[in-house]
Amino acid sequence: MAFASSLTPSYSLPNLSSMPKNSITTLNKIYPSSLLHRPPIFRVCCNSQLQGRDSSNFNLFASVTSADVLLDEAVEQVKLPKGDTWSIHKFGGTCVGTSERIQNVANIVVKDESERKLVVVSAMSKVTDMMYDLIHKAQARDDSYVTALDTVLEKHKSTAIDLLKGDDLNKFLARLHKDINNLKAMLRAIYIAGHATESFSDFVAGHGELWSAELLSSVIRKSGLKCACMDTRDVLVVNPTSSDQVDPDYVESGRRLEKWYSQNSSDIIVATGFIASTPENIPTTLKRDGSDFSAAIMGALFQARQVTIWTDVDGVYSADPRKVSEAVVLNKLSYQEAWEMSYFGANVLHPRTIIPVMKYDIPIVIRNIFNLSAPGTSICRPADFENEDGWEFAVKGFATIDNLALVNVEGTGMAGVPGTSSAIFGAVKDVGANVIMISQASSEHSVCFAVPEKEVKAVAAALESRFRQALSAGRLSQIAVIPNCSILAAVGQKMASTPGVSATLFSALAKANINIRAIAQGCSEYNVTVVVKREDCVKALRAVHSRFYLSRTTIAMGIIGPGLIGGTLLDQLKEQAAVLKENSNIDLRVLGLTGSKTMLLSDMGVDLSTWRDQLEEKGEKADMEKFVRHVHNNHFIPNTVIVDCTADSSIASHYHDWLRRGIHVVTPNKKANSGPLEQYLKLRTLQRQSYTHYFYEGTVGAGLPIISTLQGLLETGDKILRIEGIFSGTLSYIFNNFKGARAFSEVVKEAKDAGYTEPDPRDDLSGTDVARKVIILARESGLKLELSDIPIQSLDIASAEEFMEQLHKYDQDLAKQRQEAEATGEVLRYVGVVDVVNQKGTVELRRYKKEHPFAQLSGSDNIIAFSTQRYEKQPLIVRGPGAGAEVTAGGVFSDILRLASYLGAPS
Ligand SMILES: NC(=O)C1=CN([C@@H]2O[C@H](COP(=O)(O)OP(=O)(O)OC[C@H]3O[C@@H](n4cnc5c(N)ncnc54)[C@H](OP(=O)(O)O)[C@@H]3O)[C@@H](O)[C@H]2O)C=CC1
Ligand SMILES: N[C@@H](CC=O)C(=O)O
Ligand code: NA
Repeated sequence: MAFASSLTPSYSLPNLSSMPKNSITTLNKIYPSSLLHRPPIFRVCCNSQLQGRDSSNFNLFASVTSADVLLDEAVEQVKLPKGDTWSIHKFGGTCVGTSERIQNVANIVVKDESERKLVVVSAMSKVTDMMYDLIHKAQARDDSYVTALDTVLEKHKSTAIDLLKGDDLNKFLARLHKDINNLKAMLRAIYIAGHATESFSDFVAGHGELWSAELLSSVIRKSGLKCACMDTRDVLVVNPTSSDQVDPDYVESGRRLEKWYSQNSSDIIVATGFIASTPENIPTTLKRDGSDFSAAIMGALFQARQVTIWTDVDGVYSADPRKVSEAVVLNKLSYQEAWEMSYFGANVLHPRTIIPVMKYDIPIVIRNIFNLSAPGTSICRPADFENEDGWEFAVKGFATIDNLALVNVEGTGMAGVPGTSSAIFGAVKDVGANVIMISQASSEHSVCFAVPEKEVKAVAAALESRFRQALSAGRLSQIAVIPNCSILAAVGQKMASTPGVSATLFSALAKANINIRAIAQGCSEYNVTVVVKREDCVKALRAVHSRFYLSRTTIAMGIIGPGLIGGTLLDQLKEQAAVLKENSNIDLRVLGLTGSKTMLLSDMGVDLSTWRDQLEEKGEKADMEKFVRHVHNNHFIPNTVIVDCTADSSIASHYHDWLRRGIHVVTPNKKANSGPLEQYLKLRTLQRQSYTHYFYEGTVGAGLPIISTLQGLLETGDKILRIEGIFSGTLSYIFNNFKGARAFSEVVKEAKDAGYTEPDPRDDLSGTDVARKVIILARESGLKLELSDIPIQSLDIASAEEFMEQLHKYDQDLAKQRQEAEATGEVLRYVGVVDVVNQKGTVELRRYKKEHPFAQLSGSDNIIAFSTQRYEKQPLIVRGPGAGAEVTAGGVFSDILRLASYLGAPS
């Protein structure tokens, strides 16, 4: 099995034997026991999970595992009111960016009903950058640092004036002025020296947190509550390990916290985020995402009930909402899932932030300060949501990484040769490239891996040079580079134990016609990774996201022919769209509609209440290729259907190409299925071989279930003997109403006005329309007939209009035929027959006794009798209106919903 990992050898894996005695027990607390059954594999898992684009994570992780023991010790030693009583909040810079926002934060803290609260606060937004800018200016001997410092002073002064009064205000301003004077002196020293050490910079920068913490605690005190303000440099002790990493000294921090608390005991504490001290009491910071880390460390030391990280988004999304408009906020995530999502660039916490709280199963809740009604995302231990079953809970989110290239090293000489992988990845390491994913089939004939596109040239060159001899000896057949790739990853802790997740994932991709270049499943099994073409990536993301019910089953629709049937369909869609979305998770979006002259395109979906006006006012020149491209290549919607509501053969000739491109086709147009046999067979063969659907119920009997009934009989093994019936709504209407003194031409006009006729009514009256239906059913039953095999009467009239004008010419002849029939107690009926036994089809005007079922019809009724092996003595009969706008559009609509259910909509 392939595995998702980058074994970039520059990482030193922690040595098991040198770890403290109780490390494995400790690891057990961090990782699910299932992972620890095989500790050596677990080590690879850590690597695959944590490194990659952010390769520093692994080292961080390795160091924290040993620090972990010390955290236990610290927690044990610290004598504080602990446990469920404490609730930790962290507010980032934007949360305290203005005086109103600081007041809002104070209100949130006051409203929290926890017995004890510790609030970690960042500097007001932009202040940390302003502070570092002061240092850069001073270092560069740029005098403007003086005015820049004044801006910092003014910002805090005006905020304080807005928020505080009297003694509180005076106290804060006195401190602010004192700090600013000190900073002035320090910056002057930096200006003279032309240099600032890191600790000097950190000391200057940390003032932002000190002021915001002072401000917030004063505002909280205004409401009459006791609130202490903690300068975390007095408490948090860390050892900087690299330019963006620190290791907390938990034991020393615990000791100092205990001492601080004994002198400042309070049920509400506002603490500075981001800043800390070294063991030598030199000011430092917690580096990237430092305030989150401060909150997590405090959460662990206080053994808090919960750590809430306040931010400006509703929580962790199931996919990047900029790419998937239907992405949803996840309710719960396990720590590991949060980790995976953050690796793939989701806006989740940095892994190190999670470690201290995860150790004690303390939930982290991510909430939006600007939307208090949103419950946020809770990152917690998996046991807290273990009862949620089903694969839709197994996958939590999807993420993508772009700008990758695949490298495929292939050759028969690789199988069973130890050291091949080592040689390959050794060469990759030598050029400093970062391997993001590896996949090797167990036949060992090829290894394929993904690297950033910008590194692939060097990687290929290094491999060619390293394997020159093997290539020339033919032991390796190729080192191939596949550029323009992207990774799509599905993340979820329960994927490992839920059968069918991969199948669902892959079938969603297949249905969206997306080709998978490589697959990897991490042995952590928290993610399944596939490599796809870059241009397919967003479409793939949307397809899988939609498939896992994280968004609705969404279908992009292109409607060709907004005439009688197409227009009625659009109106029916308008009426039903909201109900379908709400009740069945089906989201139908008409991205385009086109007639023969004009078309209307929309990115998000045409407003169906005004489509007629829009087509008239905003319609552009019809262009079929552009239309199809727009509807299909929108990248927003995973499925596309084209609904052909014309009667045009040239439109029907596109179906093959559309199906080939993964576009589903639904139509009431009879031209494709009754056109040239060869083209028909090609189309149906493609349909059977692909995952793309072609539905055409409307072609016979309009909305009546004729095609589906026949297919049902055939698929269940019944043998069709004969299909006989009245297939023309128009002719049925005419003969049902051609009575008494009425003229034939008058009744035909009525049928046309009622919307029963074809766009060209000659097709109906000549019997061609019936012949087409006979051909469609005959072919469906396995007969290889051409339309020309069915003799019909041809009419020698130039245009449909002319035909309608000259209809009265037929009055006399038809009146005579009718009278002859009536004289013998019979009626005239136009019938079609599929004689499967004798392999032929016929259409003709026949006489039936008045008692015959075919003589009992009314309106535009069709009646179709299936004689089969199972229904031999009494045929299976389907009867009902077989033409008309509403019933036909309804039949087409029902095919669209059948497609939606094939695509995964709930039944
Ligand atoms: N009426 C009924 O009861 C039933 C009808 N059907 C079938 O439904 C289909 C539609 O019938 P109906 O709605 O009555 O016909 P209409 O004549 O009312 O509508 C046809 C539509 O197709 C458009 N069209 C024609 N040629 C093209 C082309 N080359 N490219 C783009 N658009 C084109 C026309 O646009 P424009 O006006 O711009 O040319 C018009 O909007 C037919 O195939 C018919 O057999 C099936 C069962 C029952
Ligand atoms: N014109 C047709 C419409 C349905 O296919 C008919 O009259 O039956
Ligand atoms: Na039908």
